[in-house]
Amino acid sequence: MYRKIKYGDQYFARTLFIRSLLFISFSLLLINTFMLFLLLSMRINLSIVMVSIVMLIEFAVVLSFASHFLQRLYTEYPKTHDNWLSHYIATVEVQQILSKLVSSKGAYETNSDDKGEYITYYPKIKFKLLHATGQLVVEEPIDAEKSMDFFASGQYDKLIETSLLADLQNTASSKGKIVSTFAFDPIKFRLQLADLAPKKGTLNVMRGIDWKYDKFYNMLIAGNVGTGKSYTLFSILGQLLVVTKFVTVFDPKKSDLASLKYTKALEGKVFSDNTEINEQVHVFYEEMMQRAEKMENIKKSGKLGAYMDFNFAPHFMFFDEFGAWRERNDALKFGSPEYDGYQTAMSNLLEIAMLGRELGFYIIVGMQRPSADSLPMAIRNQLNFKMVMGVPTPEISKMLFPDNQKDLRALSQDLKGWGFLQSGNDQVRSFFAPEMPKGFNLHEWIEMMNSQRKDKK
Ligand SMILES: Nc1ncnc2c1ncn2[C@@H]1O[C@H](COP(=O)(O)OP(=O)(O)OP(=O)(O)O)[C@@H](O)[C@H]1O
Repeated sequence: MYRKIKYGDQYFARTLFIRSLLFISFSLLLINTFMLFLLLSMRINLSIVMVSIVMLIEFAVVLSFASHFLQRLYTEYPKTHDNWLSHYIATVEVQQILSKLVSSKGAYETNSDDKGEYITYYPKIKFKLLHATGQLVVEEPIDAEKSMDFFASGQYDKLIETSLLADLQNTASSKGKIVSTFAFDPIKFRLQLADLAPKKGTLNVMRGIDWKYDKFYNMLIAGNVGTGKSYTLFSILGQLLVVTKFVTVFDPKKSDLASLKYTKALEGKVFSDNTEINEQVHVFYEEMMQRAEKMENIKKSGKLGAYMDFNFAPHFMFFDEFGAWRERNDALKFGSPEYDGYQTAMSNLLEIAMLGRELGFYIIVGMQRPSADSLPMAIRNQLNFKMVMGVPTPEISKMLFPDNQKDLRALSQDLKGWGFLQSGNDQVRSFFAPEMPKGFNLHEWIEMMNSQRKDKK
């Protein structure tokens, strides 16, 4: 059910708070008066001064406890509970903020006469909170009034995103109104490992957010130690194995990914040694060039299409700790065979990043800090699905999301595995990576996902 927003709603939470305190005071007064009459009727001798002092102390104690309790209830309860009361308080809060945003930006009309100022027009906004899905739906008027631009230009939606820490998911226009849907509670969109259902062309990140690798080719995932980068990478890797057997993993730091060479699914496809990585980048590149040739031959007959139209499978290069690999290679002796191998690998990588899309050869780069000296701009510009785990520093935010206007704030203090992402030029959105259950075993999971692939050869 939609609720309407009024001018007075901007004080709604405060009014409720004051009313609750008034109700408590009034109840106290009634109880005390009743008690007083009871005692008097029992003919107990009481001094008026004593009774007044006791009543005053009682009032002060109960009111200070009550205001503290109510304060906590309004600020903390909806965050940690999921029941009708928390939903009610959250609705009150949203109602207040939606109204405040209109008032503070002056998106209403007033007039004045000798009695003072009065409102002549207040926009007819309606909203509903869908607690089950964690969404907020707001109906905004496009009614030819002066404030219409405020809604039509998306300014109101932007303010909602900032003030409610919500993500705009979609906007639909119909006659006289815009209906915007926001995700206001990203944890509700979190997937469990068992929910992941990758398909050709689509890997899942969160409910409503997929990595469509054929469209937003090449991925970058950045994040500091301990923010959940590795776990997020695992969730992507497992899904890749459901759609293709052509996955090559590089882990120059020999962390958890390196141990995957002991799995059947990735036997002979995981590399940590510097020279091996450089050689394998070249192998990947050569395979891409062979496909380019095959596709050119097919296209000679006038056929059109991309790699999947000719039944080719996608190939993925999964490159974690890219920065560490570059640092190690940059320290090599200039002109040595190893250094030449590195130079070849770098130029191959650039070509893969640029040409791979049509041919179905993709790169997934994981690194802590994607600065220009760790990741050349020419490659970074070809990474179309960008994720950062945790709150990025302003510097990293500028590198990854140069056009972003949104305030990127922490999604949780206790939970790990959340961050921000951008698909192509879409809006930057907050997300929770798929949740790994307690006792998660990487090898077992990778084998299980691999066994789900149709062609297991
Ligand atoms: N998606 C998730 N599901 C469940 N727990 C998670 C998730 N992501 C992170 N965690 C928790 O946070 C911890 C750190 O995550 P992770 O190892 O992925 O961080 P990292 O950024 O890769 O750091 P490091 O470089 O030290 O590995 C994990 O051990 C795990 O307990």
